[in-house]
Amino acid sequence: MGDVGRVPVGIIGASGYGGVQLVRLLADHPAAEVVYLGGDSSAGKPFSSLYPHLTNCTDLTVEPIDLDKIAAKCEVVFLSLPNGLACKMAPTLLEKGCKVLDLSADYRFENQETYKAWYGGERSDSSVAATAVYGLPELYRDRIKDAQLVGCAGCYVTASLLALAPLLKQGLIVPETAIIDAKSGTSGGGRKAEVNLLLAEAEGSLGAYGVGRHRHTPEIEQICSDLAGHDIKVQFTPHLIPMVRGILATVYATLRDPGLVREDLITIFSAFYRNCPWVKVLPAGVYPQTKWACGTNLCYIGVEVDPRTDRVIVLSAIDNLIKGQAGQGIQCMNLMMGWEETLGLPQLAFYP
Ligand SMILES: NC(=O)C1=CN([C@@H]2O[C@H](COP(=O)(O)OP(=O)(O)OC[C@H]3O[C@@H](n4cnc5c(N)ncnc54)[C@H](OP(=O)(O)O)[C@@H]3O)[C@@H](O)[C@H]2O)C=CC1
Ligand SMILES: CC(=O)N[C@@H](CCC(=O)OP(=O)(O)O)C(=O)O
Repeated sequence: MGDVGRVPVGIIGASGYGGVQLVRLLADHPAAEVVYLGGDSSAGKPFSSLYPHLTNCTDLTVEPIDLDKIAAKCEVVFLSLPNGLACKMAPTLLEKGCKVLDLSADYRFENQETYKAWYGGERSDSSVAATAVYGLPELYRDRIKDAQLVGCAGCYVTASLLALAPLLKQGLIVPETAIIDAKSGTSGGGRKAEVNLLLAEAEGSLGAYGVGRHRHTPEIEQICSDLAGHDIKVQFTPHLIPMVRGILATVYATLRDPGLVREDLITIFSAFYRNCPWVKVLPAGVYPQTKWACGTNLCYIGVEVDPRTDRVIVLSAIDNLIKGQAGQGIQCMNLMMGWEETLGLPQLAFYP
């Protein structure tokens, strides 16, 4: 068990980018204590041998996955694994009473057929999946509070949805006109070796991928449809940008009321996010930069209107590894545990 009063937490997939961010952030969390680290190829290694600069955060060794043991030790378990693994582990952990936060796509979809169509693989956990709550606190805070299983929102999806939500919820745009042009740093691809993520391949270059078919598209559409109240399709194009961390999503859509000016929309966005400590709506004429969010759980949003085209342009910047992944998970955990949503999460950027 953890310290008296501190909730014992486990992280499966501790060696990866999501896992290491969780270890680092939870070291400063006043109400949670990491008591278990799990993995596959890193099992048997002290975490400090994988990340020597985090020696002061934990003296734990990464262990092979033993779900009974994890459930006996931990009240909360984070799964930070490649897609298709959480769905094999979560049912046992939930049955044994753990609260589970999955950072992969396994528990993000309401319709399992959609998951299968985009991610493949056979699933035998449909009754468990039906209990999962979508982990984007700004939109589903009350449901997350009561959840035992949360499928945390994806990184591109978080940036895109926070830009679109006020517009869709209040019927301000023609939903089908929404176009999302998003750029991500290379850490979005995880820590595994991949040729396109090598410095020699990514540096000095900018390109799109997954054009017209990226698997974040159905996730964005699921939540946009929920907000709009009917099924809609959006256009989403991701790009790999030669930097390590950060996502900038630039979202375009046609306004229903061409009379709206940017000051109106900034007022509407500010009101929509007034109780959301991790969203900062910027003043008129200020547009976000990824480095402002880097190392923080913040999403910065800038809003503009082009009166020539009657389009609204919303820019949204996050750190993909924090608000897009580990920080979002901790924000959700805070809600599930009845703690302040801001507990243990960083607000100050690494840069400049
Ligand atoms: N990177 C990002 O920006 C974001 C990622 N995500 C999602 O979060 C999840 C984790 O991503 P990320 O941290 O980038 O991934 P990484 O590739 O960096 O890490 C993957 C982790 O999974 C572990 N793992 C792999 N196979 C197994 C297994 N069979 N049993 C136990 N552990 C296993 C690895 O452990 P070991 O080293 O021991 O083999 C490693 O710790 C993914 O689903 C990703 O889509 C979500 C939002 C943003
Ligand atoms: C640069 C890069 O490769 N990015 C990844 C981000 C995906 C990711 O990690 O997915 P989730 O947020 O859905 O978990 C990609 O495009 O697949």
